[in-house]
Amino acid sequence: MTKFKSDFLRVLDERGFIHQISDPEGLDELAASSKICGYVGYDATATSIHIGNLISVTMLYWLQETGHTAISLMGGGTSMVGDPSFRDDQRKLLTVEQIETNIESIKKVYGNILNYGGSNPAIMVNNADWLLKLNYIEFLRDVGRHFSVNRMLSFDSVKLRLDREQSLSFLEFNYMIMQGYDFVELNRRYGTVLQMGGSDQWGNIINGVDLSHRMGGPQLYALTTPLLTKSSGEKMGKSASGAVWLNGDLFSPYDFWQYFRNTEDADVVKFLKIFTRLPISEIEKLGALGGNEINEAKKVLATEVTAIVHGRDAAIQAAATAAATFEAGAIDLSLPTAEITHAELNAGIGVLNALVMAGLASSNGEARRHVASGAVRVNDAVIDDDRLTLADNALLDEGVIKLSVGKKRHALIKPV
Ligand SMILES: Nc1ncnc2c1ncn2[C@@H]1O[C@H](COP(=O)(O)OP(=O)(O)OP(=O)(O)O)[C@@H](O)[C@H]1O
Ligand SMILES: N[C@@H](Cc1ccc(O)cc1)C(=O)O
Repeated sequence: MTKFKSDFLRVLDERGFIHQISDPEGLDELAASSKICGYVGYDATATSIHIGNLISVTMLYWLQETGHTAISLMGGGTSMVGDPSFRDDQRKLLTVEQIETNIESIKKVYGNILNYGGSNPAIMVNNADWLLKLNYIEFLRDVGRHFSVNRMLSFDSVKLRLDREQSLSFLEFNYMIMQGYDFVELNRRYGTVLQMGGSDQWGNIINGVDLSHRMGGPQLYALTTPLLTKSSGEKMGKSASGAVWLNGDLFSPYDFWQYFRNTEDADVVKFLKIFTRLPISEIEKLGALGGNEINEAKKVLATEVTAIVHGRDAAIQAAATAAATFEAGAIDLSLPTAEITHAELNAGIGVLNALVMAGLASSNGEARRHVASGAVRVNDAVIDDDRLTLADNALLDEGVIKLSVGKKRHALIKPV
């Protein structure tokens, strides 16, 4: 039984999204009695968001689904500064062009998860629209005077850097003022009263809540989600070969499906609640599956999340590819494929190089370690010689060479 009256907080609570809320009763009352507007901001630090960020996009989904207004904010302005929260070094400064390119690319995925049309449309904004126009002296006098440096220095998000006596530039120190100002500005423009984010965003969000008070504005609310880790302790969102991106050109729908299919047993229910939209009663049934049957729950998890991010067709295709690969042992031509020229293959290509090209290792060193550990197979045969050269005599009838690392990671090399 949850303690909340509003559908929105009840859903978030029963699905395990809530870490901290600034005034739970106040927010619950408001969301139970009126339509509220909430936002989450995303900086343009890469060309895609990853599954760590998907958690907060999913909170926006539930906000919209329970009848409220959801805003996704692209940090075109804040990305010019770089969030120092809980980082022990300064972020690389991005150029305006990089930020614009990243935002164009990042934006694509939100439309698959939130509905920007219909009768209760989600809204997409870019804080470059107001932050880049600010006049320095005017901003310092209107907004800067409400910030206490003493208090800013007390936030955990920057304390780490200060305690270690590592430099925190004045540029970075301004970040929490920018994010605080965004919240107040979104309140003015859209009546936004709620900002959500990962628990590392608490300080930045609370700055906005305080700023609104000090400027005589309305009561605003902060809600953060736990930073999800896998039961192994690894931060959710990273995989052995890097981040698990949501854009299909960086991380294929098949790899995405596989990532969730490989969920550790202890995480299955938690991830079903956070990442899928299945009713809790169904999730409980899946969670009760024991022994080998837990694998069925993992497949449901993988297919449901892939369907949300990449569409149902891509999810079904990924599940079918996996079934053909693991369950029937046949070659499935929709496995991730690296193309090379016939001339390159005729000349012979080293197996380490082939593993890197196929995305099964991030470097020759890593590929060599996979071979040494006996994990690498070429056309399903284990190989132990890392100097092996593959040429056209390795081609299967299907016109491809199949490479595998361990039982679950496969790719094809195809001459074109
Ligand atoms: N595992 C996670 N669980 C919950 N929220 C997350 C997770 N990873 C990232 N987020 C949220 O997404 C926000 C933006 O992600 P950001 O790109 O800064 O994360 P990151 O992957 O930790 O990147 P970096 O390593 O550059 O700090 C984070 O501030 C956090 O609120
Ligand atoms: N600081 C957030 C992004 C963000 C940017 C602007 C905001 O108004 C809100 C959030 C992050 O790093 O993830």
